[in-house]
Amino acid sequence: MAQKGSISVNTENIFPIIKKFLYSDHDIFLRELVANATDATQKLQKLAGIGDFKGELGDLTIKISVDKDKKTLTISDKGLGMTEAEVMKYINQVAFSGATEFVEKFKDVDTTSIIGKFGLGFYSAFMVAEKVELITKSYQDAKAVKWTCDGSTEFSTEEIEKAERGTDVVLYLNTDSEEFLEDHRINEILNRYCRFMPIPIVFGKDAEKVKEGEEEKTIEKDHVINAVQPLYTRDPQSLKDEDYLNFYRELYPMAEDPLFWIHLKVDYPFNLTGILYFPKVKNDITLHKDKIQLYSRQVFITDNVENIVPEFLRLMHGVIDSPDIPLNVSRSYLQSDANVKKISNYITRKVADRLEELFKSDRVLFEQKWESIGLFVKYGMVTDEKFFEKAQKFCLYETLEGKFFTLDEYKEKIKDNQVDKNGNFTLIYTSNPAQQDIFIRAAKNRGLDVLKMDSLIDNHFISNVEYKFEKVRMKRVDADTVDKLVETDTVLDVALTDDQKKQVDEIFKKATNNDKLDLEVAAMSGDEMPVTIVRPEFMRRMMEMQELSGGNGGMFGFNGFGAEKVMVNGNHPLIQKLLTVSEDKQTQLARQAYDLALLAQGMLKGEALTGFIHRSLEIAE
Ligand SMILES: Nc1ncnc2c1ncn2[C@@H]1O[C@H](COP(=O)(O)OP(=O)(O)OP(=O)(O)O)[C@@H](O)[C@H]1O
Repeated sequence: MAQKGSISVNTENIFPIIKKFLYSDHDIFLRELVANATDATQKLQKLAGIGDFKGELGDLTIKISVDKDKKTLTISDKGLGMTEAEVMKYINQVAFSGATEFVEKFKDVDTTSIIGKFGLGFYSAFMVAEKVELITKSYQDAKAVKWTCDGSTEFSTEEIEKAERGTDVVLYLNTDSEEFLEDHRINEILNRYCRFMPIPIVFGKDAEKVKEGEEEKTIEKDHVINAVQPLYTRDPQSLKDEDYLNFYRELYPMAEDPLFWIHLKVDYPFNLTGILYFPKVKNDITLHKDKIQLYSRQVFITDNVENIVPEFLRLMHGVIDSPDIPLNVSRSYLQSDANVKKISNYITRKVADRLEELFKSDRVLFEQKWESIGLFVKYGMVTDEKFFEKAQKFCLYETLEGKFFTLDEYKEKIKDNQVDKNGNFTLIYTSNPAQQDIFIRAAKNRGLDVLKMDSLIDNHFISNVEYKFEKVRMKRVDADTVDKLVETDTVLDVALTDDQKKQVDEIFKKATNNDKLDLEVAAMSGDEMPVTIVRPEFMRRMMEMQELSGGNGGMFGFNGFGAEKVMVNGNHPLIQKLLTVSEDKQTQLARQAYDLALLAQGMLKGEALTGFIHRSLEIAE
């Protein structure tokens, strides 16, 4: 029975609103329509499964086609179709109420903040079409029906002939949307949103060479867009390493192979599947960030998983699929959603368990990969309390010799030499082995062990270690003179009287032309440098924190190099000699000794460096 009517609307002109509404993301109309086609096909499969549909299922492929002359784009499925009554109900009422609700709910919201911009459904077709026809034939014994709507609130239906069961949605594209007649655009959208949908989708043709006897012929085959059973939906028991690697290469064609992966599968209390990969992480963390793709029932939603996956795991790559993540809410809401919290905790736990398992089962391999793994682990320990608890068991500390220890193992190693007078384990580290070489050698000569802490995250990690573990102190190798790196009660004597110390202080201030020089004439061993520039740990960290937060150290009055202190070795022969030579010679020697200390810290630059070179030549003559 042919019908005309108007869709009952509260808001008169919903279509213009819809059209304008998702302006930035028109592409999703195709995802919505293909998802509807997929649903309709799966519903039919289910009906067949329980015996309610007894006919032939036949080829269930969803076909997308373009007619450039008529300017139409058609999505055809062989799903369960609709009777006329169902069209009235599902298209005019259900779909419409969905669209109205959507617009109502989000009219004041910035749409970019809505994950996946889900929920507009069938009516998203009107974002790109001036007229939509839906031609459908139900699997039940009923006439086929054509529903037409031109983007106003008026629609019409009529009975028509349709040979096959299923639904064709024909979009008459508006002039602004003719880009969707281009094959590459359609391919691009299908590849992005539909590559893992569970029913085969074809668009366009592929040329394939086949042998027929002696002859080679080229035949055209339908181009299938999707893998209907993507790897993450399959049983992990049936998969080999090569399968996981191939899946990764498909997802990230340009990336190096990952280090290892975790296959996630959980049905209760929420549903989630996926594979997360640990990529090889080089120092530039941002390059690796936000590559995880989020799906809902194999439909791509977004690759921005902020607030769903814990911050530090956003370095991982891979796919997560969960129908239980609320998609049409704003991001700030996500944070407080109970399901999302559970999901996030679950992922954290799984990652920690997997790392622990690797650590226990193959420590050698774990150590080999520590450069990359370490970044995740430390990032995780710094930002996530729960992860910290688990990760301390397998977090490794690497010595300069390339040996790896857990904290407990390391404490055992240094317990004789590096426990200070207050019972604190002093962990000495270098953030730049080449630049701090002279300090490292001095430490080693004293039998001290030096850790390598030169990754991006180490600054934060170091503070975290001290904060979380009692009786553990971290000191950079240039934080003090070597005798004082581990604080003891032993006091060395200085060979100078107080007066002489004062004199030395004045000589240096004069030689460096700097009244404010922070200088201490200290008791050090005779075999240490005459002058050493140290950077006290606390002040240096404060300054680094300020730098990180964009300040220039102003409030502490630091210069470009940071908080430093000049330690003059009162027991060094050169310093003692200073007091016995002429004033000119004093200035020359003091300046030279000071510049050597600057040089050892990589701080001698520009004019000062040139001056030093000239002076060295003079002394040599
Ligand atoms: N290709 C199709 N074949 C059969 N029924 C369909 C088809 N497309 C839409 N429908 C019917 O129309 C209804 C409304 O579709 P619409 O896309 O607006 O919402 P939805 O699919 O229910 O939800 P969502 O907002 O998640 O897309 C569907 O629930 C379905 O019953």
